[in-house]
Amino acid sequence: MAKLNFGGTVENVVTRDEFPLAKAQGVLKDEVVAVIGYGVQGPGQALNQKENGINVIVGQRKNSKSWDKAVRDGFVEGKTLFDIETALAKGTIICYLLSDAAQIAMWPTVKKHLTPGKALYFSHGFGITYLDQTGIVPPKDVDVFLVAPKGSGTSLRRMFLQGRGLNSSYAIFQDATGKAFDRVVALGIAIGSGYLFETTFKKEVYSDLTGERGTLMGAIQGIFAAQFEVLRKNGHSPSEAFNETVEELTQSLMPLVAENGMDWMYANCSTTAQRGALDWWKKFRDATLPVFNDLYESVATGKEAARSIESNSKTDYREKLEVELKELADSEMWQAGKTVRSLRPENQPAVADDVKEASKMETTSN
Ligand SMILES: NC(=O)C1=CN([C@@H]2O[C@H](COP(=O)(O)OP(=O)(O)OC[C@H]3O[C@@H](n4cnc5c(N)ncnc54)[C@H](O)[C@@H]3O)[C@@H](O)[C@H]2O)C=CC1
Ligand SMILES: CC(=O)[C@](C)(O)C(=O)O
Ligand SMILES: [Mg+2]
Ligand SMILES: [Mg+2]
Repeated sequence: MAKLNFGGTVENVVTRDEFPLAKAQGVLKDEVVAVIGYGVQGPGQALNQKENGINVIVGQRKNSKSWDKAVRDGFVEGKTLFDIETALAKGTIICYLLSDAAQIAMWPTVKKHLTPGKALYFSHGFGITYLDQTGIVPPKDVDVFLVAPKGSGTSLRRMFLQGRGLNSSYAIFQDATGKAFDRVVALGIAIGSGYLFETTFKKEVYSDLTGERGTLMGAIQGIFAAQFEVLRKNGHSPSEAFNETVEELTQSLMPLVAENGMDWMYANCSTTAQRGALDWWKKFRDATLPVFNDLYESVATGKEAARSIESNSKTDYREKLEVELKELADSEMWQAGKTVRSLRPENQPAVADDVKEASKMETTSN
């Protein structure tokens, strides 16, 4: 466990130096890790563990798209791929990676198979924290913990294949065996986390629900839409409005923020831009602070959890989500974005070498 200073506060983190993969493999060598659910997190976590030498099996509803995807990914029916209940019986660590709403319906089946000494693993603090709404109360004689990747399961897998890692938080809710810390950190390393920072189930879910409704997904779409609308209303073309709202951010400026922070990005822009941004960022902070306070209050009182459970427990929840996602995709802003993305050089059809050669000759002869 390393102690690092995060802006003046010292926190516990676990890096691959303190807990190398070999140690994680040793901790998990006698375990059967059953990944229940093969949606977004399931594939990333199961495949990364498999390639890290962990004895991992997948439990998924048969005759489903996710089942077919698990087969395509190399999991073999009857060997490493089972229906949910069979996987629950075989698993010594149950990774509960169904959707948060589905975890409620499946809980009575899962609970039956949580025999003494097993472990129940989540990637979100949702089910345990909002137990008054989910009914998820584990037996006292099992370990209960979480590893929450701070990003999409798709990115977890891509970054693993690139030899990189997505950061994750970890928390222990119940340590019945005395092995919960080693088990949870070993799993965090095995799924491909870059480093692990400590949290609690409640802190994880409150911050995660806030983040995904805020800067990570909800608020960012909101400010994109607002700026695009103002530019278009004042006569700017869709391509100019989209470039100035999204494309420049994702292609040029956000990578600079990721590289070395916001001040670094500012310092690599014009002094005209720096003056303006330093004048305006506090106005945007002040305008959005009340919204973020309302958001956090809605998360902390369980209203956001209730909304998610109510809508995502309906049989047609995916169709309903897809209708709203299509509205986003069909909006002028994201339609303009589709064309802008197609113009990126890497998306251009390969220009034939002889055409390139010809244009080069023209240039040199001019
Ligand atoms: N999506 C992500 O990248 C992240 C997800 N998480 C957490 O990981 C867990 C899994 O999330 P996702 O992979 O996004 O879940 P998901 O929404 O993709 O669903 C996972 C699986 O549950 C199955 N499922 C849905 N309803 C079902 C039902 N009624 N009965 C049986 N199976 C059902 C789906 O077929 C799918 O295979 C959740 O707790 C989530 O909060 C954490 C970090 C990021
Ligand atoms: C990808 C992630 O971290 C989210 C946004 O919290 C989620 O998918 O729930
Ligand atoms: Mg998240
Ligand atoms: Mg989330």
